[in-house]
Amino acid sequence: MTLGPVDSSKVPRFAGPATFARLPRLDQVERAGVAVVGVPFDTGVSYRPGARFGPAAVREASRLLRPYHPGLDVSPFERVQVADAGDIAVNPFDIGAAIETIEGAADDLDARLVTIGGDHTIALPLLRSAARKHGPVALVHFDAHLDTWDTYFGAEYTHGTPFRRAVEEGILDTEALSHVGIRGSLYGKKDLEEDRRLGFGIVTAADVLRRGLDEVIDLLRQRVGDRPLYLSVDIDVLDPAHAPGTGTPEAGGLTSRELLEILRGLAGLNLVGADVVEVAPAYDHAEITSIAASHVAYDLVSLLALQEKT
Ligand SMILES: N=C(N)NCCCC(=O)O
Ligand SMILES: [Zn+2]
Ligand SMILES: [Zn+2]
Repeated sequence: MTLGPVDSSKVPRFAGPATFARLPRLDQVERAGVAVVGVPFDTGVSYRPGARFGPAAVREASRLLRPYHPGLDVSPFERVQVADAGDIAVNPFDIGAAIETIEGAADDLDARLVTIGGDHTIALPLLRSAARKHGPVALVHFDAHLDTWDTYFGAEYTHGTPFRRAVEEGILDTEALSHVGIRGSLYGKKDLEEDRRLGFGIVTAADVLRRGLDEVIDLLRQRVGDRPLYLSVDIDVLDPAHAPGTGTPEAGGLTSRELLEILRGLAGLNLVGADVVEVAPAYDHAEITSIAASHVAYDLVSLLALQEKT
C-alpha cells in the first residue's frame, strides 16, 4: 500500500500546503521509491535570474494533477510510493558549494529522483550522483540550448556548461547523448562542431516539426538502447508561447503537447533519474510555464513508476 495524494474530493485542491501533486512529504512515509525534490538555485544563470523560485511555483501549479495518467495507462502514486522531499538548501552565493550540496543530497536520498530546478547548473551534480549509482548514463536533454559551452566570464560551472563538464568528467555514456529542441542563435558554427565532438546528436526544434514525433521517438530510443538513462528537461525547450516564464527564451520552440508526447514515447527505457529546470515564475503569466513544468514532472514520475514491477 502506498500513501497517495490528499483526496481532492475531501479537501479542496486549493487548500493546504503545496507539496508536489499534493503528495505526502518524504518524512511522512516509511520509504519512497520515487522522490520529487526542489533545488531553488539560480546563481548559474547568464541572463534573467529567478529560477530559484521555480520549485515553489511548480508545486503550486501541480495541485490539479490527478492520480491516473491515461496517456501512459498508469496510476503512478499507487504503483510506487512517491513523496515530496522538499528543497535542497543550497548556498546562493557560492556555486561550487551549491553543486557539492546538491551532489551530497542526491546521494543521500534513497529514491529515484525527479528534481525541480533551479537553473541548469544543477544537472551536473545530479548526473554525478546518478553515475555513481549506475555508471556513465545515457542522456536525453530537452532544451533550446546546447549547454555544452566551455566558460562564461571564465566561470566553468554555469547553466550553459553542465553537459560539457559532465562529458569531461566521464559521467555520461558518449555513445548515447541527444539534445532535443535545439534552436536559436549561437556564438559560432564551432559551438555545433564542439558539441558533436563531445558525442552529442541533435534533434532540432525544426526536426521535431519536419520529421515528426514518431521518427524522433524511434531515433531517441535507438540511441539510448537499454542503457541507464537520465532525462533533463529545460523548460525553455518549449516555445515562449508555451513557457514564457524562463530566463533565456528562444522563439520557435516545441509545444507542450509535442514535449509530453515525446516523453511518453520514451516509456519502457531504463530511466534512472530526471529533472525539469529553468522555470522563472517572475516572467510567467497565468502559471503557463509552471503548469507545463508540473505536467512534465508528472510524466517523469509516471515513467519512473512504470518501471516498477507490479
Ligand atoms: N541553460 C539555459 N537555459 N540557457 C543557457 C544559455 C546560455 C547563454 O546565455 O548563452
Ligand atoms: Zn535552455
Ligand atoms: Zn539548459
